[in-house]
Amino acid sequence: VPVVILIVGPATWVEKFPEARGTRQSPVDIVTSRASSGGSAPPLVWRYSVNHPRSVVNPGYCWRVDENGYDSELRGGPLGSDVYKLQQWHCHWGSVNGEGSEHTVDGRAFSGELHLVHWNTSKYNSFTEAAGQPDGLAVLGVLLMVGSKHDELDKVVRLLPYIQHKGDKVTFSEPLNPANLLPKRIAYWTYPGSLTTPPCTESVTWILFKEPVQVSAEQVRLNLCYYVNGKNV
Ligand SMILES: NS(=O)(=O)c1ccc(-n2ccn(-c3ccc(F)cc3F)c2=O)cc1
Ligand SMILES: [Zn+2]
Repeated sequence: VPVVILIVGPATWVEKFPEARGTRQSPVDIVTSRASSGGSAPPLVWRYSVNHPRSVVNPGYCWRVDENGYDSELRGGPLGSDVYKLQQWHCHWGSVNGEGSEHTVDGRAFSGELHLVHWNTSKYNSFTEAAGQPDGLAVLGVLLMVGSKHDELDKVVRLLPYIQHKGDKVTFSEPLNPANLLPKRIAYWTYPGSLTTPPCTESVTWILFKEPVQVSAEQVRLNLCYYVNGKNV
């Protein structure tokens, strides 16, 4: 019986998204021995709005929190003199524990990875415009490992039962500070890369924190569970 192999993963993305064939595609494996030291880069600085309504959406993979245009700022580090604004943040989980992150460090994967997606408001007028420019986006990446429960993240995880299907959305106004999603030590690796999923546009300055953040096994299970139901893996 002829075996039909249906390839739906990254290997087919190049057909519809030519950017995926590019020279600065993400994610990558961070080979720590080959990373150069930060030299005299200025400190990375961020400020986020806490008390505004946010929406949690099931985009068909994992979940995404939209910042709904409220003010925020990310500047410094590798971002030159431009100021970036938080547009949305979302997560990537694996189908089994211990292999959900997109980036790997010396070949090691983590249980999940949080992405805070910012766009360059100094040079562009909208997220859509910035998303197509080489210096348009900056994404803070946070590696997630199983450990103690993450209280800030739990404000989203506890809403997942209400967005079990693609397209579902729930709005909440509980105060939440995205800065609390970041690790205590803010050492990071940075490199010019791309969106890790279609349209794979090469418009992202990646800033991946070295220190993983802990989430509980139950929080991973909940994500996997709704990730499976929501994305219908
Ligand atoms: N995982 S990640 O690299 O952080 C990542 C991967 C893909 C996206 N993404 C997918 C579609 N878009 C998008 C949505 C609206 C738009 F106007 C332009 C876009 F590129 C987007 O930003 C956003 C972030
Ligand atoms: Zn992402």
